[in-house]
Amino acid sequence: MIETGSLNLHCFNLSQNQSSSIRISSQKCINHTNRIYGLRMDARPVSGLEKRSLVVKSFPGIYQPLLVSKNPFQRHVSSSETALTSQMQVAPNKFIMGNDKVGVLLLNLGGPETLEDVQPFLFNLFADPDIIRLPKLFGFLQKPLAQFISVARASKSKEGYASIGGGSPLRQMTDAQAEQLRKSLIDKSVPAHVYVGMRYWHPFTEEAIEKIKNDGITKLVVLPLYPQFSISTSGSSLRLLESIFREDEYLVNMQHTVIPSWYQREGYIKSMANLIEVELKKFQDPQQVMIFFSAHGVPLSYVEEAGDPYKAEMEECVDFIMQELENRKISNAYTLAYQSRVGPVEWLKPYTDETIVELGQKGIKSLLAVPISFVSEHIETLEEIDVEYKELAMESGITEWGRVPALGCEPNFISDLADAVIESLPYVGAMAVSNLEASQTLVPLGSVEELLAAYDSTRAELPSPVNLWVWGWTKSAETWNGRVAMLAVLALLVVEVTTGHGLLHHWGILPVFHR
Ligand SMILES: C=CC1=C(C)c2cc3[nH]c(cc4nc(cc5[nH]c(cc1n2)c(C)c5CCC(=O)O)C(CCC(=O)O)=C4C)c(C)c3C=C
Ligand SMILES: [Fe+2]
Repeated sequence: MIETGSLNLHCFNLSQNQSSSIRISSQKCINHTNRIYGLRMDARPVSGLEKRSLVVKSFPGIYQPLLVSKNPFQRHVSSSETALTSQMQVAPNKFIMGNDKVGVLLLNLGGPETLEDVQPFLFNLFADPDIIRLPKLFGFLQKPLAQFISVARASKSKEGYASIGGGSPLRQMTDAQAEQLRKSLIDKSVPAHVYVGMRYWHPFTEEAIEKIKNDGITKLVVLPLYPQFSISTSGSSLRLLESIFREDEYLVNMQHTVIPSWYQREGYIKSMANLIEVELKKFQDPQQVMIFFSAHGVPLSYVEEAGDPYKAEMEECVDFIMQELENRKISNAYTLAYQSRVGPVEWLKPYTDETIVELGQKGIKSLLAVPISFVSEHIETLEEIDVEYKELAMESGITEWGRVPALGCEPNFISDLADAVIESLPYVGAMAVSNLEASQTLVPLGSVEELLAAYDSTRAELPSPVNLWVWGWTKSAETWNGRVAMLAVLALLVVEVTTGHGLLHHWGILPVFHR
């Protein structure tokens, strides 16, 4: 059941010394136990803040950290929130008791470290139902399909990884971020253990969880390293985490909180603006450079059918960064496009490659590419942007090309992540009471499933984002080949399941049943 309502609020924008009215509309989400589990509020300006929207998310427990996150657009907070915020600023570790052991779990994608890792890494990725979502009835096909697609794609992916030195830099970079975050937390008087849990490669989330248990962590802050939330990234990692928590007595009793997205934090926005400012200065005529935000895409159906907030968060993030640059008197032209699509389905548009060509045709001469959906260098910055898109830009008439580096361990950024962790501490375990009331919820402390349900309630069936067959010459041929391949895999499976013999049993994908 969803209840909606709206109210007008008077707001003060500190960065522009300007006040204005905003209309807040809210959606109260009540689950089958009649327990309020989420209050989603979208605030739109009534006057004053042109082109601006302020999204305020207010959910009990896991969502509450966002209430106190620093927005470029400050808002008046209720007296209880004000009290909480100021308490935290004065004495952040007031929320850590004597025998508490604080842990921070950084969630990330993971990447192959060697060329041998590429196919099994791809298998893990495609075996994820949040990447390829099969109809429930065909769930048993997930692993055989993942095997099939990963083998088919491995050689192309290997070429990419070979060209960036034989593997992904993600593990190294994420480990370095974890270490810097640990140090920054110590500097802010919050000693904490920081763990890295990857979704598709080592160190797997399960490995991080084992360490968390061995270290006896009592309070855990879960921080996905994706600034914007997508069902396919943070959502997938959180869903996995929830399934691990559900089955483990230690974890069920460990207080925790999740920061689902943090693209709106002032520290992150300012760090991105700093990087852009530095790179712009390297151009001959900085004012003439078009700032080209390039985000990793998702299939359109994620946004339109499953309600993924990714696109909205991305657009708002770009707006915040541009606003920050305008405050610094930098008013370059800018655009946002989406890269890295795979397979025959439609992804978020405009596509980065097509946009580059169009900009060239329009006579744009200088482009500064800004990777925006990820905070580490990875194959899609080092190969796709630096090599493929640069080449395309040059062929399209663009003469000057630059690229903003990923944030990595940039000190202001790391310091802001540490602040995000500290600001979330008062909410660690905040769901305890309400969750105990709703004993049927899957995770007693925190409520990841409910977070996902708020975006992706029906877990809508989505078309596969990838080719199921690799012999296509045209898009429609690929689609048909895909369908034929699907049927072939099905037939293979039927034979295997009925006879108990075949390749999938041989690979260990299907269990051998002894009669
Ligand atoms: C916010 C970032 C990302 C989103 C959203 C995302 C969605 C998404 N990705 C695929 C398929 C592939 N992704 C691959 C690599 C990869 N993806 C991201 C980030 C997002 N993905 C990163 C950072 C990386 C690189 C990791 C590294 O090793 O450096 C790959 C493998 C590489 C390749 O073969 O091209 C695939 C495949 C889908 C289908 C999807 C949304 C449904
Ligand atoms: Fe991806």
